[in-house]
Amino acid sequence: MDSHIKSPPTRRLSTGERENAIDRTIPLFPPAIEIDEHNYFDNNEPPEYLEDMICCAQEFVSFHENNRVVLVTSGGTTVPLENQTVRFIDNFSAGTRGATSAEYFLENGYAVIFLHRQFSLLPYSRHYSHSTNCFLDFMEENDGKVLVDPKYQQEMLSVLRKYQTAKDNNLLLLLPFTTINQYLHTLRALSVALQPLKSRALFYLAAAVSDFFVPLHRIPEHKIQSKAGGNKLVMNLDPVPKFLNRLVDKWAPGAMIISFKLETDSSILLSKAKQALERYSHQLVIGNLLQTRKREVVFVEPDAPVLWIRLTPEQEAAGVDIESLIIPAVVERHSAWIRESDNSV
Ligand SMILES: CC(C)(COP(=O)(O)O)[C@@H](O)C(=O)NCCC(=O)N[C@@H](CSSC[C@H](N)C(=O)O)C(=O)O
Repeated sequence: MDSHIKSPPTRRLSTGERENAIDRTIPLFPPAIEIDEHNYFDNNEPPEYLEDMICCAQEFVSFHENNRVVLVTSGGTTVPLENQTVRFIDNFSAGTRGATSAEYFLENGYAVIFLHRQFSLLPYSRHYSHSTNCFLDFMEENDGKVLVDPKYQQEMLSVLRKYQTAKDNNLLLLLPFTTINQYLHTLRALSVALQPLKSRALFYLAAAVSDFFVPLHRIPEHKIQSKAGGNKLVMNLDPVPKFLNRLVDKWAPGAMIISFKLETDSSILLSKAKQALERYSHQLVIGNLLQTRKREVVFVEPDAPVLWIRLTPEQEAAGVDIESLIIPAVVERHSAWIRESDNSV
């Protein structure tokens, strides 16, 4: 057996077959009605760990009371179909955008609260994860010891030093979520914890957030049974409350808020991003297409022309992170936001 048989190149396995897609432009689906925040939070309990988690966040915020702190959300939220969850609806996100952005915020002097989908990519360790770029491929045995292959020393040393600097200076707080309910309760509680920072707080909402969910009072306790001979599973999902306008209007007064708009149809990306900005009146929507998200994004902001940020073919070939272009542009806007807020006091 040839031990050098290569595994096939990693490719995204979750691409659908275009010809099988249904056309959702046909109005077969009634528009979801919006349920309000109180109705949601009053009827869907917070995670039991929330208080402890918020204590850590409050300590982190007071430690950084004179710094800029960014809350980066990353990864996809799940919608459990059973309380003893066997099946769930997931939102696509590997966590690359959030984890990479967090590294560049740290390099730009921010303290980072990283609210992430549990087991999704993390800042720094994303370079050598268990699957892509497996860390074991960078090691070798020598005289009974495990060593880093000399070819990768410099690169790994650079990542290790940045990771240790962030840890040693208490600059990175990692907080996990899995379900949409955990995400919403944690986001609301963290927003309140960040209020003392006023304009120096920045929200960078890169998580892929569910739009529909099964409310607690309708979720079955145990695994849904499939009967011999087959039975349909008809799901009745409620819309997730439009939490973004609560964040802007109430939870995070004074903070700068950036959301991401994810589309797969390029013909609606700009209009949907502009619609989100008009609907929530926050400061910036970063639009991106699933297919090209690693090489281009578009900034949609009030009173300014749209701004495309793209990697050149050379940058793409050299493995440049598009976040190395996105984050400085975000920092520039956050600096202006802080100046305007200070001048308006
Ligand atoms: C998820 C990705 C594409 C990154 O991918 P990975 O690098 O693989 O992690 C991210 O860039 C992104 O667009 N994130 C935002 C995706 C998203 O769900 N955005 C929501 C807006 S925020 S959720 C807000 C809620 N729907 C509401 O209206 O209140 C949307 O497009 O609708």
